[in-house]
Amino acid sequence: MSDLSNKPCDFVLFGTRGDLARRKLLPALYQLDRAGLLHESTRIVGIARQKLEQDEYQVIVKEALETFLKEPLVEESWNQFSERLFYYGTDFIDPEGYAELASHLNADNVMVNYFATPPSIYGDICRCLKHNNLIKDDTRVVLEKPIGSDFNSSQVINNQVAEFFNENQIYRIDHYLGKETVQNLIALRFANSLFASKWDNRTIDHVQITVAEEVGIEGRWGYFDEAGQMRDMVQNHLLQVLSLVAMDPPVDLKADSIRDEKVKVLKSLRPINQENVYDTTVRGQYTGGYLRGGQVPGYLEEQDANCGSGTETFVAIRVDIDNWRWAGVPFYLRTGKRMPTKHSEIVVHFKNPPHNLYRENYRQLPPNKLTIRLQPHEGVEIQMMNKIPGLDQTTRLQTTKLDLSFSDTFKNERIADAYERLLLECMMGNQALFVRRDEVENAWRWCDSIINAWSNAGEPPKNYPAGTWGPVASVALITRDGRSWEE
Ligand SMILES: NC(=O)C1=CN([C@@H]2O[C@H](COP(=O)(O)OP(=O)(O)OC[C@H]3O[C@@H](n4cnc5c(N)ncnc54)[C@H](OP(=O)(O)O)[C@@H]3O)[C@@H](O)[C@H]2O)C=CC1
Ligand SMILES: O=C1O[C@H](COP(=O)(O)O)[C@@H](O)[C@H](O)[C@H]1O
Repeated sequence: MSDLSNKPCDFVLFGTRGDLARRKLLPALYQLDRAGLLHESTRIVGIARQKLEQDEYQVIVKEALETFLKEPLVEESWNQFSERLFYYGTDFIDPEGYAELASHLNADNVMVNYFATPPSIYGDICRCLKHNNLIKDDTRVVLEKPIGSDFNSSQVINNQVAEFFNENQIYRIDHYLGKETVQNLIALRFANSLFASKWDNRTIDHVQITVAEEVGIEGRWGYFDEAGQMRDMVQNHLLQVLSLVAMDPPVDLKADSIRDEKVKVLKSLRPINQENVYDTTVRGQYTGGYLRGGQVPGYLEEQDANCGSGTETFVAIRVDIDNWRWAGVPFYLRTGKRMPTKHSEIVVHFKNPPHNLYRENYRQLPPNKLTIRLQPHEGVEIQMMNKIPGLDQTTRLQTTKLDLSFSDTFKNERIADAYERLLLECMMGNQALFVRRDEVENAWRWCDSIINAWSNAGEPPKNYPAGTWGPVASVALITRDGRSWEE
């Protein structure tokens, strides 16, 4: 562990009563404490609008843990965790409201401010912290996604925060970077010589990245209808995963070395605009359908829905990366809500061998495929051809799989939630799993061009019934290149 890791923190959780804090952040902090990963003097200071007594806050946190932990709350661990909890009530945008916050903090601790609030008030919170002399050189700020809704609005938010914090104090969350299998991508690529020399257009035919969600809008209509799947998932999670798959080897594992390489990929994405948007993208919206045997409503019938909405809940894109390594290798991205199952994976399709020795019996050999299963059933799988044992004169071949399932291979290891990893990293002061400002901006620039092309075209999204893999047009997107989606 680095020196920073040993420093105690005051983890100040703005929006502690909100959905994200209750569902993800407080359970993650509890798990870190249980695992002995929080410094003994680290404290958690929850902030929200209401005035609450400390014991009332403890009841609220306990209730959140009981509701959202995936396993029963352990009383002994709770007792230890609850000792770390403090509460402070104020309106976040009232500078005078922070007057007594300092008395809840330990001047020797590193202050980590987590903004689980609407991004529109990030700047105000920073200003209030400054007004109350609460920002020191080692103070950190953690920003939740989305950082804006386009390049310009992201600039506004980033500028507001940058007035008070340097880039090395800013931790922009993309929770996909905290997922065990996403981190394993780096290990898989750079700790195995097997892939190092095979990771380019000489050997790879194309790559598919699918993030299929079973959930719909889950009561978040107000937010989602403004965002759509492009801003909610592609601009951040899918482009982050794509960057890690496509980047060149970083010189080391330091935060900026990795982020420099990711930015180069984002800068190399071929622009999609009015001229090529129809050939390279499909946007869809779910209608009513069936999932797991039950009927589910369409997007326009969801709670709080505006029945005229043209927001997309599904996106498929053919992405071309215009650089030396990936020229001629398309990356097909696909993500949608209300798909048949929650299922995220990266599939790397290798080219066929240059010459088919088995052509008399096998007109075409199935290609080798490397599948990295992000969730669920995390693991890595390689599809290859093998001879079926036997004395036949004709060699019979069969597609077989080398299957490394994380839960079977690492039986005694618990797969931590992404937020546990990310909260730990920001308390340790390691920015490698956080998104740098230029990554956010380059991702927005590329997405803005697609969103503008869609908006200029003025076409509604194509329908797909809930419980299916998206609109028929998304199949056409890939089949016209002579390829097909993994299913
Ligand atoms: N929920 C999720 O799964 C995800 C959320 N995010 C992002 O995380 C952030 C928080 O989301 P979420 O938890 O869902 O939002 P919520 O609306 O559930 O929570 C936001 C919290 O901030 C508080 N708040 C807002 N303004 C003020 C203010 N002026 N003074 C004091 N308190 C204030 C709210 O208090 P009050 O209740 O009193 O209004 C509320 O408790 C957002 O940026 C969101 O986009 C990102 C990924 C996933
Ligand atoms: O950030 C978000 O991610 C979730 C999907 O996350 P996962 O870890 O369950 O794959 C998505 O449902 C949500 O709309 C989005 O805001």
